[in-house]
Amino acid sequence: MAPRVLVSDKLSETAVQIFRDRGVEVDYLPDLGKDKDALLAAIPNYDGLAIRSATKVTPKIIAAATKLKVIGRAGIGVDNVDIPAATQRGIVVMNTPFGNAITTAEHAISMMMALARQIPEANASTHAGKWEKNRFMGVELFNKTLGVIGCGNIGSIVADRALGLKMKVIAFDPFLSPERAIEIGVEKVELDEIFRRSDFITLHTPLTEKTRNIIDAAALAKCKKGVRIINCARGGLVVEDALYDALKSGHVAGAALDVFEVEPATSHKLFELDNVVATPHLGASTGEAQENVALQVAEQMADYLISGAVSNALNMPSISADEAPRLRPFIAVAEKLGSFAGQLTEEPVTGIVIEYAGDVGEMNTRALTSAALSGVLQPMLGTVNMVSAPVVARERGIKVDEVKQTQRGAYETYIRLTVRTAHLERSVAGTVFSDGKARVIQIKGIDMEAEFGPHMLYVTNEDKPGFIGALGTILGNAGVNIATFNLGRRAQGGEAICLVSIDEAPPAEVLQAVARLPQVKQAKPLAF
Ligand SMILES: NC(=O)C1=CN([C@@H]2O[C@H](COP(=O)(O)OP(=O)(O)OC[C@H]3O[C@@H](n4cnc5c(N)ncnc54)[C@H](O)[C@@H]3O)[C@@H](O)[C@H]2O)C=CC1
Ligand SMILES: O=C(O)CCC(=O)C(=O)O
Repeated sequence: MAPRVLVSDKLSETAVQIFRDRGVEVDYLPDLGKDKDALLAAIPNYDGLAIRSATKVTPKIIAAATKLKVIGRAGIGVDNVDIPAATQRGIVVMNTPFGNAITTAEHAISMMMALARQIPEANASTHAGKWEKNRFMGVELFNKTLGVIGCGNIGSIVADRALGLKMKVIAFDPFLSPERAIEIGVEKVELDEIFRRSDFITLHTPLTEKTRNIIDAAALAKCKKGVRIINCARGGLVVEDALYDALKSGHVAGAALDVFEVEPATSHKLFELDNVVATPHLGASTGEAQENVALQVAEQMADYLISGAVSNALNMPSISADEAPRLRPFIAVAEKLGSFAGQLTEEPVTGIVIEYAGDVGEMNTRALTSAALSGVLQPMLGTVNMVSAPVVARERGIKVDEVKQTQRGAYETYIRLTVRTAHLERSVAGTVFSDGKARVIQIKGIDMEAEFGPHMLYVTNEDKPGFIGALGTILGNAGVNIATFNLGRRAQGGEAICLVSIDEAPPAEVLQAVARLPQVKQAKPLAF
């Protein structure tokens, strides 16, 4: 029986045609995604779901999607899809990186210009028959400083266009290497400098736990009086109440918003203000971008449904059916080791070395390396996947080396991942045990044997008496249950590492209390 796909958001008809040409049955119901109950009732009938941003793929929808094999997002951001829930149900989630990047960057530039010259207000006034020549006094962009927060695909295109307008462009992006910054022509700065120096600030990051509320009241207070803010990335990056207050007080001269904390944003106090330009999430809305993403999503979904080939999946490696069973647990180790190192790294990564010892070196190490890179980049980039990770790493000037060697030491086969930054080098090794589970076997050259847990606490400390008891007491007093507890040390009384698997994410006060213990050098939460 032919696979059946539901297109539940407005998508170019190109997608429908491609599905049909490839032998996939397709129902094009572009308004269905907005009606949660109708979607819930329909979803059990489909093998594939093609969406844009209006359809919210919640755990409830996923639970009802008993046949669903693939969700295809015709666009970049996948924050409208519950990826962990989809993964748990074995549903592949794909996106189409790059296809709408130019269009979205052009929208951000349009919004900046509209803001600088109050074009929407002036247009409305002129249409109303007024001729308010003295009411609308603009600002030039020439020689002004544009602060770009998030300098990936879209941010770097925005920077390029702004440089063409003879603006000075400064960028904050922890993953932007100095070499890439020079190549793009931007000055790489810290976030506070963006706030302090920018005349215009434009956001181009995904919405992650690190970027949520990145522009809040404190950030706005650091900005120059008269700053203008443009957000064509995601609602939730800017705290809307704080922005409203700063616009009212005149500290912020204007804001141009394509995205909102709650969408559709049909009524909002920000809409009361003349100095707010708003569009209804139109960043990707050009014929060109929509053709690109529709074509790509339909090809990718049809490939998967017909032949099992996977590309641009956010939650699954690209591997053939034959090698899958043996490779999958090592893919999981590689990704977890990468994620371990990525979560601990707070400055630009310059190099990654992945060492394959023993049998694992005979496997599809390209897929394993992609998984490891995706693990390192995920904590920062959110939407990076195994397919895009090598390209993203290359674009960011990260040197990637694969080393294969015969087995040495106590384990038959293992993977060691080393991440280098300008100031430090951190390595972590792991393997798969006969139970199929991934284990960490070494951190920074210190041996240990720990399972990965969903929530972990990583502590570096001095090997001195009293530490374990004090740590246990802090966790116990806070009601945080310990699942597993692992220790390793370089030498008696020397550098030590403690890796604790706990049943929930550690509250901030617990982390602070652990960090204050006299033996502790560093305490970080990890999530897998
Ligand atoms: N308005 C619209 O219609 C559209 C909005 N978007 C949004 O734009 C976002 C960016 O898209 P791309 O440029 O393609 O993604 P990208 O992954 O190429 O770039 C995102 C950049 O943000 C950086 N970043 C991550 N965490 C950061 C942090 N804490 N501070 C500063 N920078 C950080 C990353 O290092 C990366 O370079 C998407 O995630 C999506 O949410 C994308 C397309 C259309
Ligand atoms: O599909 C759309 O119109 C929105 C695009 C978007 O936000 C994205 O690609 O992340």
